[in-house]
Amino acid sequence: MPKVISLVGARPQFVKEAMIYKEVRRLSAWDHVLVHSGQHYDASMSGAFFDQLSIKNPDHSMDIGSGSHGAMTARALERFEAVLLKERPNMVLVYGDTNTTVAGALAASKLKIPVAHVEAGIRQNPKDMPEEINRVVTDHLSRYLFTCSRTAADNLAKEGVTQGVHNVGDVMYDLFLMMRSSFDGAITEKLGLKPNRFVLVTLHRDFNVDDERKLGEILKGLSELGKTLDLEIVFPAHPRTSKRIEEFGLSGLMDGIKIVPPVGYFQLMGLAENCVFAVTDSGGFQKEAVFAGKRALVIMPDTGWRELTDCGWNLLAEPNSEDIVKKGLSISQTDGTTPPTPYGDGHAAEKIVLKLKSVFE
Ligand SMILES: CC(=O)N[C@H]1[C@@H](OP(=O)(O)OP(=O)(O)OC[C@H]2O[C@@H](n3ccc(=O)[nH]c3=O)[C@H](O)[C@@H]2O)O[C@H](CO)[C@@H](O)[C@@H]1O
Repeated sequence: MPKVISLVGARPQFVKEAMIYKEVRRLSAWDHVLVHSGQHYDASMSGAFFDQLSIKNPDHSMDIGSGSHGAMTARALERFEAVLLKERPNMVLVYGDTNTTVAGALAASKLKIPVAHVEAGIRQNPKDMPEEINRVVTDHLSRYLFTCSRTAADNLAKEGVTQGVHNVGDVMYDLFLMMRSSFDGAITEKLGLKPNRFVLVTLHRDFNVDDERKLGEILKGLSELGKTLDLEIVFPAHPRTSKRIEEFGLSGLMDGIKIVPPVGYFQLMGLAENCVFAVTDSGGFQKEAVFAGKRALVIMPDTGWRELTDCGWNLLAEPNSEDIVKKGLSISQTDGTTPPTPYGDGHAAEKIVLKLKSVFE
């Protein structure tokens, strides 16, 4: 049986792995060796996802932990190379755009092991953001590129990448449809919130949260927005963001903002289904909010998911309080349009696994 190594390390990758692994098992496709880089290590950022989504225990844990980009990527590169030399897989699967992704693609391609990239072709400004660098490098090292939408496939074509590109849809959409009946709506009341009376916020991008002035402006904008709309603001905060709020002494700006620890997949989706709208700088969650039928105010200069902003469903906002209040007011209006659904038919993971399985036949 062929052997495929699947490399994960950060929250959004656990979600994608869960769906791929379900299909690998269902289709008895290959010997699936799971490697966890350890980029995310807190129980709420890692273990909770493995438990909830029935992901197999990692066969190798590389414990790279946190650090500078160079240090993290270098640790992952060196340790993953050792795993590859030991396991000698027929292929390596990487997901998304994290430091784990790029290290995996680099280690494998240097050993001439074919790389398959799930969520290929996403492009956004600024071009020097860490995730964009990781995406471009990973795509150009990959032999199989699985895109979520036509836009992503077109982005690759503009860079001359057309071989091995398969536009299959989004595995996160598959997972959402499959798990929807299990979402934990009860968390809403457990957090003291009323359905349809709150805004759901997530923030973790370095360019938003590592800058004291910008983070302060965002919090000020959210607090004002909540008061203006008479809605609560609930904010499951990434550890990086909580650390910065404390370090910069910004807790005084949190009036009306309920900060809670990071929540698991079923809880975040339960909250998404019950919120009025979302505010986020997460690549994954700006889509998941839309899957749940909600609009998202995206605090970024640009987005890789332009299908959702080009049609006016999601809006981009600048990291300043006026723009957040202005765009937040606009997004709170329901205008009777239905959410866009550009991410496939719920069978992306099946298509990926069948395609790769056929390579080994
Ligand atoms: C460059 C990169 O890979 N970025 C990805 C990473 O960003 P993310 O912001 O999580 O990036 P890191 O993995 O570098 O973590 C940032 C900081 O968060 C703290 N920390 C992180 C993990 C943890 O379990 N505990 C903890 O305390 C550490 O202080 C760390 O330095 O994951 C996000 C999902 O969450 C993805 O959207 C980002 O694309």
